[in-house]
Amino acid sequence: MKKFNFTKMHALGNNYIYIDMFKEQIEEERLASLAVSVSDIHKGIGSDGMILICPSEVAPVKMRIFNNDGSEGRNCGNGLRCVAKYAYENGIVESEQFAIETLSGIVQAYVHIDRGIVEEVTINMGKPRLSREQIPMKGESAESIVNEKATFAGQEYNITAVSMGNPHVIFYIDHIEKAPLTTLGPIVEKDERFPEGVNVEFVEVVNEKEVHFRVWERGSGITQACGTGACAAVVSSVLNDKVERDAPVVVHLAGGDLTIEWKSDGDVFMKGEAKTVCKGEYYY
Ligand SMILES: N[C@H](CCC[C@H](N)C(=O)O)C(=O)O
Repeated sequence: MKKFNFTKMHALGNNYIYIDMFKEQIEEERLASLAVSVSDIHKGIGSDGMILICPSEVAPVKMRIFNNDGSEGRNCGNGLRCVAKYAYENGIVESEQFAIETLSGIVQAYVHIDRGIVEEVTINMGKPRLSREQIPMKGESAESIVNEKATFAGQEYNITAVSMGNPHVIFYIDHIEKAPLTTLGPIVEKDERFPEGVNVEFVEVVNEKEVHFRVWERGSGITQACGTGACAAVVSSVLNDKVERDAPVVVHLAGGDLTIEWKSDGDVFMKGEAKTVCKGEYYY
């Protein structure tokens, strides 16, 4: 019987099982199935997925994220804030500002400390990727997908697609409580126009500094929050002239609020909480 130590953490309710790979060793071929089993609420620990906190050759720490279906994501905003908290509180880093490597590039983290505990983290998520090829999304035109007509399940919608290193498609609706998460979410997630799948977001614009947001995540389904999705939603809303650029926008997610700002230099900043739930041993 093998075992590893884990830390369960969440950010606005988007919770993952974190494994410190500076201390643990797990075979690469076991990772996808482990992500499924640790996430199982009945036979495992219960989470939206699994995140590895790894050594890196290009940064003090590297994040790898696995959804609860075992698929590996290329970025995770809520995960980054929790990795930053863990790295600072466990002595992997000593500075309050440091780089984190992800599969989609290197980001900068800034931990906000209160009596030795990291309560909030700001991440410079870098620049959104907007070309069709970068999303990726199949289609004729090469340029960005902004307010483009697209039909899903026989109904026509206007969509905007944004990558934050992982793919997102945004639908605007009038009442967030009516977001068709379980009906439209899984259909769009697996639509063949998105060769790598896609995270599906629904946004209700309150005003130029505030939006409501719900998400059906690629590989995990409905979650309480999606950090990269919130960034994509603000970028999309700027591109659609619904919110201000170079100004903090409050995104109200099911699990709480994130403050997102798409600066004129191109970088997207995300600020929000990161929390430790518990620690334990997992046997497999
Ligand atoms: N489901 C996402 C990964 C998790 C992203 C989300 N939890 C976040 O906070 O950004 C994907 O497959 O691209």
